[in-house]
Amino acid sequence: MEYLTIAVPKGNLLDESLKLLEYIGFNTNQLRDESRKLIFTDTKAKIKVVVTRNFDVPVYVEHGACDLGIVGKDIIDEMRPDVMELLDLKYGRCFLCLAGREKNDPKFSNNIRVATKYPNLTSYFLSKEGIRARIIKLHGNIELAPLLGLSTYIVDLVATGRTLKENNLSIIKPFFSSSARLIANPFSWKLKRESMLEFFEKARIFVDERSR
Ligand SMILES: Nc1ncnc2c1ncn2[C@@H]1O[C@H](COP(=O)(O)OP(=O)(O)OP(=O)(O)O)[C@@H](O)[C@H]1O
Ligand SMILES: O=P(O)(O)OC[C@H]1O[C@H](OP(=O)(O)OP(=O)(O)O)[C@H](O)[C@@H]1O
Repeated sequence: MEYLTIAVPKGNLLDESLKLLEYIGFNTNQLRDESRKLIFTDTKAKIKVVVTRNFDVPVYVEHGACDLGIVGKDIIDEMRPDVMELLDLKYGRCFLCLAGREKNDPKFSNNIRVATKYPNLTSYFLSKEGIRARIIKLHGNIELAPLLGLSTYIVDLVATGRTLKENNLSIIKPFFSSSARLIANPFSWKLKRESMLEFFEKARIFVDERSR
């Protein structure tokens, strides 16, 4: 059988993704070292693992540089890549929320600015709510923006709520619920049918066993 290449994101989804890969038969020891390597190969499992930035995962999969990827639903809906969404992996659960310092209703404020990593989902949400705002795109630590007066509100991910709380911010409205998804390149799905199905089936059992 041919090799499968899977893009796995650094950060919040990495630990659980390594558990999934281990279950599928990939030896993750090489990934757990302090190595600077970017591609990890298991010749027995016939799997190559590429560790990338979260937002880059769909890019590698859409272009066929990777057959499979693991990425948050938030990123799929923000980027709308041309990939197949195969499976909800049920970890990396969080919500996209409108949050801020003030408890005022943003609908009744003028000239508000909303900082976010998710301009498309934010713009869709704000227009549905009838809120007129300027969106400011940032790449990380979104919670800083209202603290420094860069924006009035933010749209960011919330899991435990700890980051908001420690920065004196509160949720105004949660509007999108996310978890990690297994995605595939549509051509790889057809061309590497046998190994793709085997990977998918093992991943499905991994999810089922953990949700019991
Ligand atoms: N606190 C959290 N708890 C659980 N899942 C989370 C949490 N924060 C984010 N996620 C999920 O994990 C994904 C990766 O988030 P993470 O914060 O690790 O990466 P990032 O910093 O946004 O990515 P990049 O490195 O590309 O900027 C998110 O897209 C989301 O689906
Ligand atoms: O509700 P909590 O449990 O506090 O989690 C929410 C935080 O987690 C994510 O950031 P992360 O810590 O991954 O860093 P980032 O801002 O660099 O993405 C997210 O962007 C929030 O800041």
